[in-house]
Amino acid sequence: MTELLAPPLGVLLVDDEPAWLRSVSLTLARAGITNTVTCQDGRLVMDILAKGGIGLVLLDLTMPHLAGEDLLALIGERCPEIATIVVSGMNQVETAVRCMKLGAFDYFVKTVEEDRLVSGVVRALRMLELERENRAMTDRFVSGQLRHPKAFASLVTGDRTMHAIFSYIEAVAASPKPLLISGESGVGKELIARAAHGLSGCSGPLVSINVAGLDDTVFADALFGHVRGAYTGADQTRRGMIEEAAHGTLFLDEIGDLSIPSQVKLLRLLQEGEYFPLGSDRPKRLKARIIVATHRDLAAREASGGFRRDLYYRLRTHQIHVPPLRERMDDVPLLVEHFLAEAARTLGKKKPTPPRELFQLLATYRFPGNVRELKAMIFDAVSVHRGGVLSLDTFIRAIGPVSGEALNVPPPEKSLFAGLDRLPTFAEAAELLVVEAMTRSKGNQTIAARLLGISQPALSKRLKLARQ
Ligand SMILES: Nc1ncnc2c1ncn2[C@@H]1O[C@H](COP(=O)(O)OP(=O)(O)OP(=O)(O)O)[C@@H](O)[C@H]1O
Repeated sequence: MTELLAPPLGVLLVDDEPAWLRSVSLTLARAGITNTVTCQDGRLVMDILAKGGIGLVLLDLTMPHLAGEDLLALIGERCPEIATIVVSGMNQVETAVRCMKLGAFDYFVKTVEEDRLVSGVVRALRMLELERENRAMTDRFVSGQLRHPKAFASLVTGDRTMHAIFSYIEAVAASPKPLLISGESGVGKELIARAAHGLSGCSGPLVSINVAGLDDTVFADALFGHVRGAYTGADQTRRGMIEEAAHGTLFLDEIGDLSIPSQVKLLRLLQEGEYFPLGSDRPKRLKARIIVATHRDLAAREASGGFRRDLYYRLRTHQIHVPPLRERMDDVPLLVEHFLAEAARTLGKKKPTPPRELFQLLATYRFPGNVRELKAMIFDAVSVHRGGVLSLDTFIRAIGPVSGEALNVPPPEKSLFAGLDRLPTFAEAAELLVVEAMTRSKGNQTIAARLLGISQPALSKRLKLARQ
C-alpha cells in the first residue's frame, strides 16, 4: 500500500520532453501519487518552487537553456528542504557521482523499470514526511507553545509533561499512522484521543470501541461488519466500525487485552489497508486513522508473548505515555476547582468552597484511580453538600483506611535509623513519629492521625501528654 502524506507534498517533474512528462505522471498516479506538477522549461523551476507546496523534484539532466546539473545545484542552494531525484538519459557513473555530490537524493536512468522509479519516489516522500514531522515537533518543543490550545480545553493541567504531550500530539495529528496512548486507568487517555482526532483535520467521526474481553468473532463482526446471511442470525447487512469511522478516527481502547487471533486480524488490516466484511469476498479500504489506548505495559506484554511484536511496532509509530496523577500532584488543586464547578453545574447547586485541609489531605493520597477517582470523589461530596464550606468527611471515607502503600509519601532511601547513634525506645520513637506526622500535615491533626493510623482523639491525647 502506498501511504500518502497528509496533506501530500507535491512532486515537480522537469523535462523538455512532453511524452516523458506524461508517462511519468501516469505511472505515479497509478501508484496513488497524484499531486504532480510538470514543467518543460528549466528556467521556470525556481519560480514554481518559490510558490511552495513542492517537496520533491524529478529532474532531467539534458535540457536546453539551463543544464540539469546547474539547476540541481541551484535547488540545493536555495531550497535545501526540497529533495531532487535525477532521471537522466545518460548511464554514466561519473555523472551520477557528480549529481549525488551536488545533493541529489537518488539517480535513475530513464530506462529504469517503473516499479523502481516509483519506489524511489515513495522513499523520498517518506523521508520528507519524517523530516517535516521532526521539524514541526522540534519547533513546537522549542517554542513550548501550542498552536491549537482549544483542542485541549477539556484537559485541565498545568503540568510540563502533559504540555509536552500536547505539543507532540499537535505535531503528529495529521499523520495517517497509528497513535498509541498508554497510561494507567483514569489518567485521561480517551480525552487525549479525542483531542488528537479534533486536530487531525479529518472530516469523519471518532468511533470508539473497548476491545477488552471481545471474543474474536465479535471483534471481527464489530470492526469489519457483515453481509446478510454471513452466519445464522445475520439477517441484515451491518456496516462495521471501520466504515463508520471513514475519513475520521477509529479508537480502540484497552488494546493490550486484545486476543491473539484478533491481533492477527488487526495487523493484516494495518499492513494491507484493506479488510473483508464477514461473508463477503469484496475487499473494502481502510479510510480511518487508528488510535489505540491501553493501561497495560504493552512492551512487557510483547516481551512475555501476550502481544504480537509486529503489531506492537506498527501501533507504536507515534506513542505517548500519560503520567499518573500522583506524578503531577500540582494538578490536583486545578482539577478540584474544575470538578467542583462542573459538579455544581450538573447538580444545579452553588459551587461550594473547598476547605484548606482538603488539599493537604489529598496531597497524602496516591490516587490509584487517577483523575477519574478524584472526579468521582468531588461529585459525591458536592451531591451530599448542603451549603457553606465543603465537608472533609466524604473524602476521608472515599480514601478509606490508609496504608503505607496508599500514602503519597516518598519511601525512605535508607534505613530510618541509619543516622542515629542508638535505637530509640518505643516512647521516643512514638514521640518522633508524632512530630513528623504533624510537620507533614502542616499541623492538621485529622491528617496527622491518618498518617499515623490512629484516631484523632488518640493523637490529641498524645500531644497533650507531650506538652505536659
Ligand atoms: N486532565 C483532565 N482534565 C479534566 N478531566 C479529566 C482529565 N483527565 C481525565 N479526566 C476525566 O477523568 C475521567 C477519566 O478519563 P478517561 O476516560 O479519558 O481516562 P482513561 O485513561 O481513558 O481511562 P481508562 O483506561 O479506564 O479507559 C473522565 O471523566 C475524564 O473526563
